[in-house]
Amino acid sequence: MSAALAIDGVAVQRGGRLVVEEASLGLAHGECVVLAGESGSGKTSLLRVIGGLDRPARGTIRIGGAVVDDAAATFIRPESRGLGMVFQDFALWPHLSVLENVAVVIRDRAGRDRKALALLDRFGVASCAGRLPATLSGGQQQRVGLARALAAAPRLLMLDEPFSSLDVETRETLRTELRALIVESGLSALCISHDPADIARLADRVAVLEDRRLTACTTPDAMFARPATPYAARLAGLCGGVRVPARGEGSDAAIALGGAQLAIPGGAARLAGAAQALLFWPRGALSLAAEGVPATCIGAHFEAGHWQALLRLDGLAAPVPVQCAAPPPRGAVALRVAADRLHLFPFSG
Ligand SMILES: Nc1ncnc2c1ncn2[C@@H]1O[C@H](COP(=O)(O)OP(=O)(O)OP(=O)(O)O)[C@@H](O)[C@H]1O
Repeated sequence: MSAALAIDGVAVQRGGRLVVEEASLGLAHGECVVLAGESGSGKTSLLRVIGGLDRPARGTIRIGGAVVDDAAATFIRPESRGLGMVFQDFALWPHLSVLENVAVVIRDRAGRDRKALALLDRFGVASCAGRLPATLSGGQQQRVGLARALAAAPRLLMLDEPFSSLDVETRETLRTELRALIVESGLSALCISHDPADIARLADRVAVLEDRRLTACTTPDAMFARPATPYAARLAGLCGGVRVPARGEGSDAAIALGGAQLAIPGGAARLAGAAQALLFWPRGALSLAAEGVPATCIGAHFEAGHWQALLRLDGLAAPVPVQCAAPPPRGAVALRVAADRLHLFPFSG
């Protein structure tokens, strides 16, 4: 069966320069892929080209097996691509009521309002049907945005950082509802984001835009367990990014952290001869202990069910946050480091 979306060798130009040099991706029916990248990496530019709002400089885009743009003669207009779009800033028509915003994209005139109302109900905003978008909260507006995106029964849902302008709680709720919708209805979706929570909670697979190239897709857990680059480690939400002196010792790597020497099993190959390493770790790989790497606790705060101590370590410019069960004492503490859980990348300046 043809893929819901296939992009092949796509390059995108903005303002006269290539912002995406090479992007190839296949998205299966019923799959949600998160396209992750830091701000300015070209995510929106690539999404616009898939949506038909801009043309690629080269490459081919297929939706449901049909070529919609080949950077040459073939160009299918955005409204004929069978896409539902959800935008970061909601992009609702301000002069239309909530009901009209959804109803207007339903092609079949018969029962249009009834269908629009059912969709609004699906997203919990049917009671807002007669109101103008400006009178709704951000979360309610995005619920209308989701209802509108589904109103034309799209072949592919495309979401451009859909939750980034919402508060944390609303973001959590909508993320869960969207994931349930995708799983239960078999929708295919492409979502761009730089939020690790979107990657973890929405994605079946994730592709990373780094250095103007789209990396091969991986699963969110593989990206977290084995990030390919420091950039991917940051996007996956791993802690750290600290630079430390390092050297190979046989097959292990020896790193200097806060005045202590640590051996990282099998780390020499990952160091590739570099004299410095960039370290990342999953939350929980560092903990306070009776003995370990000497550190100074400069304060603590409570965060989502646990305490977070801020530690200063010799030689590190940035404080290191460490999760703990109770508020830690200020001053000298010791840090236990699960060296085998550290991710190590060569740092060459
Ligand atoms: N209309 C434009 N004209 C010129 N350059 C542009 C235009 N739009 C975007 N760019 C540039 O293209 C690059 C990619 O921008 P894009 O908006 O695609 O990134 P992004 O990954 O979506 O960023 P964000 O997460 O901040 O939205 C940036 O360097 C940006 O400055």
